Amino acid sequence: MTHTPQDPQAPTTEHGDDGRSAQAIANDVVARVLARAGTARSEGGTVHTEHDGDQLDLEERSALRRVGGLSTELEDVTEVEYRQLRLERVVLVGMYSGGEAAAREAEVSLRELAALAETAGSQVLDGLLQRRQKPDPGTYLGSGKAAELAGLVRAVGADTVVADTELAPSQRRALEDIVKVKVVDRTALILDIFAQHAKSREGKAQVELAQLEYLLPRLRGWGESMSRQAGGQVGSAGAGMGSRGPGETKIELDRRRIRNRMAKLRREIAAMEPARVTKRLERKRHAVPNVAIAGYTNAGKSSLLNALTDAGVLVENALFATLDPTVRRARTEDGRLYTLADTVGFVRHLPHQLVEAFRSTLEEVGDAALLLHVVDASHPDPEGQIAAVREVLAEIPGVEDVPEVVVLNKADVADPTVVGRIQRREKRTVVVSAHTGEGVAELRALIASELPRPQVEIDVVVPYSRGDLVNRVHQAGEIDHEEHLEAGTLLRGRVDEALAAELERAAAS
Ligand SMILES: Nc1nc2c(ncn2[C@@H]2O[C@H](COP(=O)(O)OP(=O)(O)OP(=O)(O)O)[C@@H](O)[C@H]2O)c(=O)[nH]1
Ligand SMILES: [Mg+2]
Repeated sequence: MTHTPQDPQAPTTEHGDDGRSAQAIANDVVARVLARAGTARSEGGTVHTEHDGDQLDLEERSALRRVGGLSTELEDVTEVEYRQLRLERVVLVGMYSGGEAAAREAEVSLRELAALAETAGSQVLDGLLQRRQKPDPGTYLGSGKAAELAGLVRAVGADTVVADTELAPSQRRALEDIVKVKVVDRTALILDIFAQHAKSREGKAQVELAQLEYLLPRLRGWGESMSRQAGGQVGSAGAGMGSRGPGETKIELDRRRIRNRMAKLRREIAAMEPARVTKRLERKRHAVPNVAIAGYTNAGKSSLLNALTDAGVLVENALFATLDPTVRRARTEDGRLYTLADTVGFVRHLPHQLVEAFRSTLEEVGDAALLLHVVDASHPDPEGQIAAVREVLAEIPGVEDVPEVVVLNKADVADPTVVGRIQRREKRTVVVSAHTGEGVAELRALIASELPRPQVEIDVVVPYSRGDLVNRVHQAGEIDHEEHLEAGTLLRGRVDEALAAELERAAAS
């Protein structure tokens, strides 16, 4: 690793032999990052296919986009301030240590942060990367770079700095003191997007719980200006009240209220779970296998679900377009029923509070008969995205037993050599384009071959009073022969064990 003498912390990219100063190179890096700032989302907005349907959700979403944070049960200033991040004009800042590869990775990450910021509704003005062995424990950036950042913020008229990391509460405050505008981190930004996008009651409760969990240890910081004011008043009264001024008491009060609210949310979420579990058990009882679609955000999961089922699920060139899992029924070519479940997108450094909050939702992946891991093969770092997704999946019980197929999507715009590279690395892949339909038939066939086939041979006459059972054989079984006899419906074929037992019982009665 080469440190240039002019500025040991400049984000150089180690092509220093062309005689340019480290600063020039640093500026170049900033420029390059910005030139591609928006490209974590692909260029050119959102393109829809006929499978995407009317996209009513999308219409609704753009109509609603800039009205955020209206619902607040707590009338508390600290919380309101937190919920409405109101990021308008932002400067991004990131860090890396090491050489060219690390610099590239940090750039990709900063570009993704830009896309996240845009998704949250803000305008990205500039980006800064610092090369530094380790973040400064006090101020995240080194003091020199922090001062430079303050200058940049003033120069471009930004009102917020977003750091591409999770800042310690004290780091955030210290950096804020230097740059003189609001500083937020990647975690807060992702939480904010989730809060904007959650639609179902359960999703909203899960996100609020995650936000409060994030907020709790940071309360001091968020309420600081207020408690300082209050503290000042106490100081001028000079009552010698020690460190426990009204500001402190206020924070304790806020903390208690937040804890109470969190407990209430946990109870609500727990109360909502049985309905989902019942539905899942119902599907299980009816032996309808589930295919889970998972993958990095913006990989094209919803588009693929639409291509496979014409479901008309929201597709948007934005991160975290889908938060509420959608389950659709589909049939294999030979008529077997299965469900396809679209899940929330994953992202590098998905806040652990969110993984926790969405755990119950994610656990459905562990129950799936097949996992379609959708990858945007046109992304600059698909392998990094695959790794980030697997990191989260590894935390879900049962996932290791679910067969996984890597679906390389966006083949219409992907570099074939990249596609080939991933194909050689991964055990099972299918190359598709949800847009052109390429590979979709192959994917359908693969799903059909992967889904468990019913094993138990049946040869039964089902009484006409049990039309429901005949229906279930149609849904989940394979029928070789069906005939209407006087005593009932003759069925020969194969079903799963549970249904076979029920059929036997019905036939005997
Ligand atoms: N060129 C190309 N673009 C695609 C393809 N599939 C999806 N896209 C685009 O990629 C963007 C994201 O698609 P979505 O289906 O919303 O992605 P997602 O994985 O559901 O994203 P989240 O719900 O945000 O996690 C949209 O702009 C799609 O039009 C494809 O095969 N080719
Ligand atoms: Mg989606």
